[in-house]
Amino acid sequence: MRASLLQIAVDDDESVISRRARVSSLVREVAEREGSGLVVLPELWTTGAFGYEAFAAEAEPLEGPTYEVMAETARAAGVWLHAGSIPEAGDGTLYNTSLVFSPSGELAAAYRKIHRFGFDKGEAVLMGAGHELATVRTPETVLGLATCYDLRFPELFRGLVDAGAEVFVVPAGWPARRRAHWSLLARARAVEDQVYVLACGTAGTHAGVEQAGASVVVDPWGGVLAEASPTREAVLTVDLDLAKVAGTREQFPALKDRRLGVAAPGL
Ligand SMILES: NC(=O)CC(=O)C(=O)O
Repeated sequence: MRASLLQIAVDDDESVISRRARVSSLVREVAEREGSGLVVLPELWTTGAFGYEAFAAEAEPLEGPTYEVMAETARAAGVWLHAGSIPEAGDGTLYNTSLVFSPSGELAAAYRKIHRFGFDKGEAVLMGAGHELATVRTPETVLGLATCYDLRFPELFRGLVDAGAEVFVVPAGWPARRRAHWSLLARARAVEDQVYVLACGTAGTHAGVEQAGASVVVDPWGGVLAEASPTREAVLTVDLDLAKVAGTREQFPALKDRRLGVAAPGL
């Protein structure tokens, strides 16, 4: 399976409408030029992840303008499109919701970010938490969905592995000051779960926060297959040999040694 990650620049000087149109063209251009079967966009790329006060004004219903444009983009390009996430206005609460479309433009999954970032401010207070894991079965594999801060919570990814995921897709708007954590966590999730990790971040500066860039593709042995510029918009295209997931698990069957029933004394 050939996958392309589009590391989008989210600088403040571009409007949501213009960025949406630009990214739609870019997805189609990349899919055609690279022959990708899966294209991945980052977290909150229409608005930028750090302009928290703008989220309420820029939130859309699930089937709002970004949904419509991205569904049509997936259909026109004939690709599986992980369209990153949008600020979703749903049932009186905002959610950070990722959308995945099939090559016919059907919604394959909507995943509401489970772990909200910011401790007692920002996303953590402005947005609601998702409660359900999400996977997408394609003809080649099973994708497991997570978003940005979720990357710090290994139990979420174990849940995805138990649900059959072989490729974790993690859109993010990660800040540059914690870039070292980003790459390390992406590799850690790949090694411990013996999967591919496609971690697609943003570039540029949004709401005063310099973005980490450095989108990365990691193989099931923890090897970095490709890594993007830390500062610029970029396209990363990789061929995933999906047999390597089962191969790695057979060669080094650590997942079989899990001890799920073990508790601390007194519990
Ligand atoms: N922005 C996020 O969701 C996560 C983040 O910044 C982190 O360091 O974790």
